[in-house]
Amino acid sequence: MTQDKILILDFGSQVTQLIARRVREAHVYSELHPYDMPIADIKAFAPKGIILSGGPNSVYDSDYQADPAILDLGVPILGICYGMQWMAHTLGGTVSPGDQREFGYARVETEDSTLTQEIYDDAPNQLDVWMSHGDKVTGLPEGFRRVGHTPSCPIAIMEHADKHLYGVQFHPEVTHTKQGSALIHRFVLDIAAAKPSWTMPNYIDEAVAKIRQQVGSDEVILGLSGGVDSSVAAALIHRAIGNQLTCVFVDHGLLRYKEAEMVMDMFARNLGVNVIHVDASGEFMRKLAGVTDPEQKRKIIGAEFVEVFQQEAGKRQNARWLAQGTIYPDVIESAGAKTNKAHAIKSHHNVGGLPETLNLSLLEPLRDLFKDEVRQLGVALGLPREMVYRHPFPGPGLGVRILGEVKREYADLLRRADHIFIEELRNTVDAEGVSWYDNTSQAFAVFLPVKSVGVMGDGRTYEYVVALRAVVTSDFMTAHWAELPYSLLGRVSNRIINEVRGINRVVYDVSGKPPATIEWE
Ligand SMILES: Nc1ncnc2c1ncn2[C@@H]1O[C@H](COP(=O)(O)OP(=O)(O)OP(=O)(O)O)[C@@H](O)[C@H]1O
Ligand SMILES: O=c1[nH]c(=O)c2[nH+]cn([C@@H]3O[C@H](COP(=O)(O)O)[C@@H](O)[C@H]3O)c2[nH]1
Ligand SMILES: NC(=O)CC[C@H](N)C(=O)O
Ligand SMILES: [Mg+2]
Repeated sequence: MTQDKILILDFGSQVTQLIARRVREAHVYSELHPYDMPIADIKAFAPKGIILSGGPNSVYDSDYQADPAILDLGVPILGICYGMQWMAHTLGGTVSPGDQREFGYARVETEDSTLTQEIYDDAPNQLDVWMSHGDKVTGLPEGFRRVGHTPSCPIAIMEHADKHLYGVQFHPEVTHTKQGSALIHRFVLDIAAAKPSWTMPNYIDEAVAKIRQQVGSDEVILGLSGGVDSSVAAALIHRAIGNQLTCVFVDHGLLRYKEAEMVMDMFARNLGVNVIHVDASGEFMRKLAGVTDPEQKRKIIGAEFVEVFQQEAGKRQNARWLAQGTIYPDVIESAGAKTNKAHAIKSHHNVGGLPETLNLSLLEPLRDLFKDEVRQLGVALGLPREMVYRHPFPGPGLGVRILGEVKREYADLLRRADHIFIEELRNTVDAEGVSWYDNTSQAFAVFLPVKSVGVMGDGRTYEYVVALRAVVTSDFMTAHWAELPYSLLGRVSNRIINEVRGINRVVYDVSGKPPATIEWE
């Protein structure tokens, strides 16, 4: 790649990904690597600037040390929190444990500084920042100046303008730091002088060329779900290699209302992409019969997906590649998952874990992109906005939204209830053209296999319950339940009970994540 790049060295902060996003928002390409990336690799990467992340440790008793040689590369460096402390400590300054932790909002008074020039909002020499630290820099390394402080943090910003080394104790990458984005852009564009050439049209040209070169005249198979990631991957690969791409769309009987028609319409008929529609619902339903345990259900669905893929790939001799819609957060999270022993809450389905006998190499053209970039790419490739801005839909589909045993009858009821909910959310468009569908990150209905008593048309009913779930979240790791208007909930409830025979009660889920999760299984 010929563009200017920013390297982010990760010391283990919870918010390192946000640094990469802020840099990319300045249209500069950035990558995140572990703090101990070898210096030879750093030189080969040839960054225009380096940003050191925060981290949970204390520099004076931690193994989390980067190679000090990075400080002599002549490349501008911005250290954030632990990153600043590491720089100070390594260059002979002093870092001490504070008597109290500082967490949350703080106002930084700044002095004349190269870093903070031109980033103020209204009041000059004042920044509204978010802090999260216990240690602080109490003695500057040689050649550095203090250019910012708060009442409890004597050195909140330090700089060595000649060497282009900068440190901030606060977190400019989080949105709570009001001038944070501007500060990161100042560092990236002015100080590191990176050219802002990371744009979608440029990206498409490069990605297309790369795919053509990688694949040659081989055939590529891609699992198409109708979701955002696999759809955008399909459109991009199709742009690169046309008919050498074959998509496999698996109908497991647990898809949303008219999903299969929608996917075939869009990809096969409108975009001219080869799509094989495999109706495997019979097989999936048979395997799921009698199974009530959520983890077991997930495993059965995952294994069955692999089975279908294997059958389809086996039918084509020239198929040497399996394409996936893996995106950058997936890459970062699976790298993290290797090192931390977090509890497995749910086994997430994906097409990964395919058997070696399949003999396909992986093609993952979206693995450098964040979800919002994937969406921009989708629009730039000509996919309709309403498809690209859809809520995510899990691979196991309605299988994890029907509690306990999965039955066709339940899936049919749930599909219709879910469709009514989504339709009503989309119908609430305000003056700016924004609906409650846009204002929620994920919304769906859940089927509860319990019956309750109702009365309709003077008669007794004894039917199933549907729960509505709608959440607001930016990363799906934590989420708030959406405060949907009562009138909207009322309309949805009325329509479901009137239109879906077999359901006589609708409830709304008001649990956050944590302690609940977004899906019910
Ligand atoms: N019904 C399906 N048929 C074929 N492949 C599928 C199906 N469901 C899921 N997959 C595969 O599993 C992958 C992971 O699914 P995941 O839901 O994470 O991504 P997505 O569906 O592409 O996007 P989104 O996150 O917007 O739903 C998909 O990219 C796709 O390759
Ligand atoms: O592709 C997927 N395969 C899965 O097996 C799976 N399980 C959960 N999800 C999605 O992940 C996000 C977080 O969900 P939870 O809070 O329920 O864990 C939500 O967006 C869920 O829809 C999945 N996506
Ligand atoms: N957020 C951080 O980088 C914290 C750095 C260090 N662990 C401290 O408490 O000061
Ligand atoms: Mg999906």
